[in-house]
Amino acid sequence: MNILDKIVIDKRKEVDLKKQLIPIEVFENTPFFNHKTISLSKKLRSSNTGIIAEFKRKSPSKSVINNTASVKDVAIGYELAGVCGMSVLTDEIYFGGTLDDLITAREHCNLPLLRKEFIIDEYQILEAKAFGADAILLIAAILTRAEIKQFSELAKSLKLDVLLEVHNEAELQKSIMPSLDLLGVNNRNLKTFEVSLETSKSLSKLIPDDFVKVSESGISSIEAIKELKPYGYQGFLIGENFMKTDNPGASATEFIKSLL
Ligand SMILES: O=C(O)c1ccccc1NCC(=O)[C@H](O)[C@H](O)COP(=O)(O)O
Repeated sequence: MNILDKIVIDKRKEVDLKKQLIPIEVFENTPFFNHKTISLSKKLRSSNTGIIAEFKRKSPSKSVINNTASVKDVAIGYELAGVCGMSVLTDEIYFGGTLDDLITAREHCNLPLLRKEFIIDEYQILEAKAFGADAILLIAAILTRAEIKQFSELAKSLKLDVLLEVHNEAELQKSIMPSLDLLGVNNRNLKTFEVSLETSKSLSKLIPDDFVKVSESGISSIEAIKELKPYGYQGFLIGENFMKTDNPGASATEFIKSLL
């Protein structure tokens, strides 16, 4: 069994338990549920840097990355740095994240916020809205086409942007539909952890122009971004490269300065 299979099994248990404890009516009555969302795709279309900076404490591939940075400081720092959006990992078991991280980020910055989660149930999409997200991630490797359609249409009805993540041609072909806003190519194979920017390059030509193209994972240099831009990428999701430093916000500032 690979890591993605394990994550999905644990996620199913987690969501089933939460559904018994917190009915969706609770989400619909939270202060953030009706918040006016900020579109990540629009922000990326009008940006010349395209950085989506992630808050990531640990990961299955790298274990602990940053145990001390506070979400508040990082959200403020990323916004000051001029990033286009912030990705917040909310999975606790494998990434050390929480839904409170999302709320804290919402309270301290006006960036479009992506809930980075392994979404397998509509419940998590309502939860994302209630905790202040502007966009959700759907991972093609763990969903059927019917689920992608159902989940993305629900997200759109809540005015959330949808980033659909793929890692190969089959995942891309099964997923393309009008209810998606952004198409992300993950350079990391989530089953083996192997990382290669060639994945973004080779899949780029198969992504229709209607979607904002995002290259995700393993991006650690300005050169990588310069290499990817000619392939049509307007978004670059960066986690570890910023989070491994003592001051992720300052690190994002330096990165963006060198990019301009
Ligand atoms: O990062 C992992 O090890 C990982 C393992 C299994 C599933 C997902 C995983 N990462 C999620 C991500 O997509 C990344 O956090 C994101 O793209 C940023 O990547 P990086 O810049 O390489 O930290």
